[in-house]
Formats: sequence, structure tokens, C-alpha cells
Amino acid sequence: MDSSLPLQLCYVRKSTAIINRWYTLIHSTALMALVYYRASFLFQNPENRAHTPTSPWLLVFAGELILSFIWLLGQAYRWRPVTRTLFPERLPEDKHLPAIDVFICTADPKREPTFGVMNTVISAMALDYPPERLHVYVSDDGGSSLTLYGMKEAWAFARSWLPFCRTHGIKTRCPEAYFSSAENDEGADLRGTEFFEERKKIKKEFELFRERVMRATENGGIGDKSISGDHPSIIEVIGAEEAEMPILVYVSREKRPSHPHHFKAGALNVLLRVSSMISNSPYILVLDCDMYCNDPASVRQAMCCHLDPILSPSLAFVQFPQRFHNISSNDIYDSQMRSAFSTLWEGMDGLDGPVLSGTGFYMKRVALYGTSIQDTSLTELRQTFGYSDEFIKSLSPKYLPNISNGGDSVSVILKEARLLASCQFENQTKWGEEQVGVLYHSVSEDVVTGYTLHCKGWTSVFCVPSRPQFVGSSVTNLNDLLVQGTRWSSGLVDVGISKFCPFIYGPLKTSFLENICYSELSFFPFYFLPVWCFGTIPQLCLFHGVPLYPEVSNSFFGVFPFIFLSACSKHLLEVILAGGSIQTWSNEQRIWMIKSVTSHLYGSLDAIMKRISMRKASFLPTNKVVDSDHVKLYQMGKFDFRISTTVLASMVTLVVLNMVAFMAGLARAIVFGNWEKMLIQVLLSLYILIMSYPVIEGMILRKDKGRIPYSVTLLSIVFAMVFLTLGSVVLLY
Ligand SMILES: O=c1ccn([C@@H]2O[C@H](COP(=O)(O)OP(=O)(O)O[C@H]3O[C@H](CO)[C@@H](O)[C@H](O)[C@H]3O)[C@@H](O)[C@H]2O)c(=O)[nH]1
Ligand SMILES: [Mn+2]
Repeated sequence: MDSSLPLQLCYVRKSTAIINRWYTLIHSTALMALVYYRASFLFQNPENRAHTPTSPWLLVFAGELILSFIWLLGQAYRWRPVTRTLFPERLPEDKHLPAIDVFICTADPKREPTFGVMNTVISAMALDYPPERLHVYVSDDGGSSLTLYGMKEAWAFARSWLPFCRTHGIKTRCPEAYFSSAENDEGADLRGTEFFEERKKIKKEFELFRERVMRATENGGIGDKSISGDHPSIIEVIGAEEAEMPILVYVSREKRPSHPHHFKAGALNVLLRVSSMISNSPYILVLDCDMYCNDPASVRQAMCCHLDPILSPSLAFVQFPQRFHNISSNDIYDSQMRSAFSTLWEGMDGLDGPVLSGTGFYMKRVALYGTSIQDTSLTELRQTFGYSDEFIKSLSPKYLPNISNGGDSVSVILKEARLLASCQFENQTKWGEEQVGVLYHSVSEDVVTGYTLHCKGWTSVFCVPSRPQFVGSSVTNLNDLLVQGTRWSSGLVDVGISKFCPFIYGPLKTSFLENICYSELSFFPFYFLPVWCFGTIPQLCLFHGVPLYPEVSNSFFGVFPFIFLSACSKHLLEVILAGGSIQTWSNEQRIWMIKSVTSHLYGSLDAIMKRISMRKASFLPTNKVVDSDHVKLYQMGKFDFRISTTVLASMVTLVVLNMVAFMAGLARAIVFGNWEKMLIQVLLSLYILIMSYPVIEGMILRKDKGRIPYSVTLLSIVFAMVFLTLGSVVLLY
């Protein structure tokens, strides 16, 4: 193989960059005109502005400023988008490839069914990589015997499954996905009868494997007492004796009710330490338990970047996008998160690299260890990494653990590993802080960890090969969407209002535009401010006949529709370029509005309350159990409004308010003919109502279980009325 050929190439998407930069310029000019219009009003003499009180004007102006500011930050993603091509066939021979540890986290067998988790485990064991260089670790935060049992069964099944995949070049190596879709057999007719015989046999084995795990699940493996979160660390190595198979390690860290366990970040740090005793591979693949490997080639693709001589020295991680298998064709909840995994991360790849996205990334182990170990004293190392000299030895690049030697050493190694997985171990160390491991600072542990890595001078890379590398289940009902969205918003605002605030922490540490991207990320939940403002204040004024926007004959009239159309059409362009449709566009707009008024609001409040110690951090894993009742509504494209009353009422109140204001405004325009003055406000409400059609339908037309209950509608009408009445006070000033 010619080692002079590059392993990967990166291209700037020139035409997209040019369009983006022009758009930024033109749109900002329009925004400046808007700011001029709003500000100059305040300096007019009072007689000229007799029709409009100052306070609503100021509120709307504040909303516009915040929205424009976040928009401006968002342009950093669009400055230099790139794409990459990888050449795995140019990698060195297998025996020269570095070893890999795969970390899979699971937390709760009730919300994360064991059989699904095992499919992820098997797909990871089946990665296309020399088996002696591949090690799979499962962190079980539930401490459930069921997970351990499932892993033993999974390992036994993998003994037949792996050779089957290797011999026949099967691409879909998650068995559940392979057997549930006919298209995975494409080209199968060329394969002859032998293949079919084998496939039949293996399918039978798979069914037996499933039955055993399901039976154990039903027989109350779930009910085991260890789930209570009070148990010692349990570590078991499965299959160390078999050379043709990757080893599988079960890790359940110690948990005590009195001891904070820092959720997934805590689990990952334990895995880092435990794996250092067993395999200590220089690269780590992190997977959520619901994200299986859909292409066994991902590891070689990642190595194209990690072994690229130019990228390698500063490269901390290679991130693949999250893709999902359970999204319906109309994707009403924007579950695919197109914007993040195409536009935004691709844009950051052209700067210092994408955000760490929780799952589907290949991390360089030393990047998480932080300090340069060569010139640090033993005392200092102990203060940083904790009191385990065995672990400190593992920091040296020459250290080679060898679990497969057998004999005494295995029990010694496991004893040390259990110590490393204990609650007390991290006391008075730097684990979870800026220096070492995954950060505990935020429930969006991924974002803040990635950010500190970038600030330490590391880079990252985003790879989007045509076949999705990792496929998971996304949230497909409104409740889960908002619970997850609230956790994310809270985690992001956590970062924004802490010492890691990108405006303060990063400017001297990372490149300007990369830092701006992180600023946008940690402040975008504040979209709730302008969206709430535009959903209430212009409507209040419309209801009372107070104009807030220039009348049609005013020379500034055009500015507002221009800004609106320019933003919408740019968004539409991004959607279309990413292969979406107008429907995708409208779903994204709607979900943006819904999330802004609900999860961004509640998430930001949660973060602020945590900050002033009024609340404790929490991480409720999303539900991965498929509920046929929910799925039916989802497949029909109907919103499922079975969500918390507070959240639902805030959303419905806004819709009711817009309905009332729109009708009142329209009536007034017809009777008094003042439509010239009120046109923009009428159109704004109309747009909100059109976008809120699913809510209106849920209130009035639907009869199914997922509709909006009458009680909530009534409550919302009362809220809207109270707002319109009390709100008139605002109009006095
Ligand atoms: O105490 C905990 C809580 C969660 N998890 C695991 O964390 C993973 C992610 O949890 P999930 O409920 O699937 O959350 P999502 O919102 O789908 O996860 C996204 O957001 C998280 C941060 O909020 C990231 O960690 C994830 O990688 C990212 O996919 C799962 O494997 C869980 O088992 C733990 O190991 N311990
Ligand atoms: Mn998930």
C-alpha cells in the first residue's frame, strides 16, 4: 500500500459558504434597519408616538434584539462548511492497527429493554476489526442481574453470529435489524443454498436467544433489589479465553444513595478506569445502549482520521451523526434533528471540529486524561487521578495489561478494577472536573466535555459516510421530546451560566468562530424569551388596537416582511440541500416554536434554579419501550398531547390568545378600516395560527386519546382572558 496517499480529504463547500456569507451580510443589514426604526421611535417627541405606549414597544424591541443576537451567533456555523472523503482501503495492515475499547452505557432495564441493549452489544462485537484488538464494555447503572445474564447469552450467540457475518460479508450486523428487514438480504440470491441453510440455522439460534432474554425479563430479572441504587461494584469479564472473539466486560459501578453518581458522565469515567486495567486501548468508541453499529466499517473510517499524520496530533475525537430507525416519513416532531447533524456540525467541522454528541464517537483516550504525564510527580498524579498506582502505571504509553494471560493476575486485576469503580475513589481527585475525564458539570456532559477539549487545543472531525454508521431510536412522542428537550436546554444553559460560559471561558483558548458556535449552543434555549414575547405582546396590542409595527405607507414597512421571508427562505434552502422537503421545513419551524415556548423555557428555569441551589440535577433516560398506542398516533402524523398539564396549558394559552387577538384585530380592521396600521400584527397572528394547526385540531376536531382535554382548553381560555385584561396595564405606559 502506498503510504504517501492521504487517508482522508477535506473539501470546503465553496458555493454554500458564499451563499451563507452573502445571506449574513444582507440579513444583518435589514436587522440594522429594524434596530434603527425601533430605536429612533424612542427618541421621537411624545406627541408623535401618542398611539403607542413605550413599554410594549420596548418589550418587542428586546425580543427582536435577543433573537437577532442568537441568529448572529448562529452564522458562525455557516462560515466554512466542509465535507470529507475517507479512504479506509489505504489503512495499514491489521496488525498495525491500534486497539479499541467500546463503551456502552445502560441505566435502567425498565426504560431500556435488555434485549435491545444486547443487540447494540452484539453489533459492537461484530465491528470489522481484528477481534484481539476490540473490547466491549457495558456499564450497567441499573446494576441489574438481567443485564449480566443478557450479556452472557449475547456472547454465546455472537460466537455463531460473528463468523456468519464475516464469512458472508453481512453489513447489517445488529441481528435484530438484520432479521427484521428483507432488504438486508440484497444480493442473497447470488449466494447459493449453503448461505440459506446457514441463515436459517442462525435465525433459529437468534430466536432462542431472544426467547431466553425475554423470559428472564418477564421472570422478574427486573425486580432485583440491586436496582435500588445501593450495591458494591460488580465487574465480570466474559470470554477472555477465546482469541477469535472480542472480550466482553460487564461493569456495574458501586452505587450508594448518599453518593452523587453523576449519571452517564460518572459511568463513562468508571469505564475509562476499569478498561485501563483490562485492555487500556488508545481509542474508545462510546455508544448509547440504543444506538447500534449499522456499518461495521465505522471503526476503519474513524481510523482514517485518527491515523492521518496531519490531523492526528491534535485530534481528540471523530464524531459520526446520530441517525434513527424509528422515524416516520413525515417526522412531525423533527426527531431526526437534521439541523444539528447536517448544517451545524458540518459547519463546525470546517472550524475546530464538531461538538461531542454523546454517542457514536471515537475518542483518543489520552485526550480525556488531560495532563501531560511525563513531567508530573507521583504525588501530583495521585491528587489528579486518585490513589491507584496500578491506574497511574496505565497512563504510560508502554503499559500493556493482559487479561488473557489467565492465572492469578486476573483476580488481582479485577480487584483493582472494583476499587476503581467504587464511590469513594474519586473523592479529592480531579475526575469530572476540567482536568480529567468526562465532565460532571452539566447533564449535557457531552457538550461541556467537548468544549473543554476544544479549549485545550484539541480538534475534532465530523464524518458522514453515505451509509449511516450508528442507528438508534429517537423520541417519537411529544412527552418524551419535551422531557429530553428540557434536559438538553437545562444542560446547555448550565454551561452558559457557569464558569464555562463561552463568552468568558473560551475567547483566548479556542478560535473565534468555534467559540461563537459554542456560545450559540449554550444560549439558544434563550430563544424562549423572544418567542414568548412575539407570541403575546403584539397580540395584546392587536386586541386593544395598538400598533407596534410600521404602517403600510411607512418607508420601514418593508423591513419586517423582508426579514421574515429572508429567514424562512434561508432555512428552506438548508432543508432542501440536506434532502428535506417543504414539509420538513414546516415541521422544523413548528417544533422550534413549540420547544421554545415549553422545553427551552422550563429547561432554562431548571438550570437557573440549579444554579441558585433550589433544585438538584436529574437525568431521566428517554423511554426506549415501544408503546403501540403512541406509535399509532405517531405514524398517522397526529400529535400526542398526553403531556404534563403545565406544559400543555402554556402552549394552548398562546394559541388561544392568538386566535382571540386575530379575530378581534380582523374585526377592528373591517369596522374601523385601520388595517394599514395593524397589518403586520394580523399577519403575525395568522402565521402563528397556521403553524399551530395541530394544536387547534387537537383542541377542537380530534376525538382520540391523544387530543387536548377540554379542561386544559378551558383553563387556557381563562389564562388568555386574564392576560388580555391585566395586560392592558402594560399599555398604559
Ligand atoms: O444515570 C444514567 C443516565 C443515563 N445513562 C445512559 O446515557 C445514555 C443516554 O441516555 P438517553 O436516555 O438515551 O438520552 P438521550 O436524550 O437520548 O441522549 C442524548 O443526550 C445525552 C445528554 O443529555 C447524551 O449523553 C446522549 O449521548 C445523547 O444521545 C443511555 O445509554 C443511558 O443508558 C447512564 O448510563 N446513566
Ligand atoms: Mn437516546
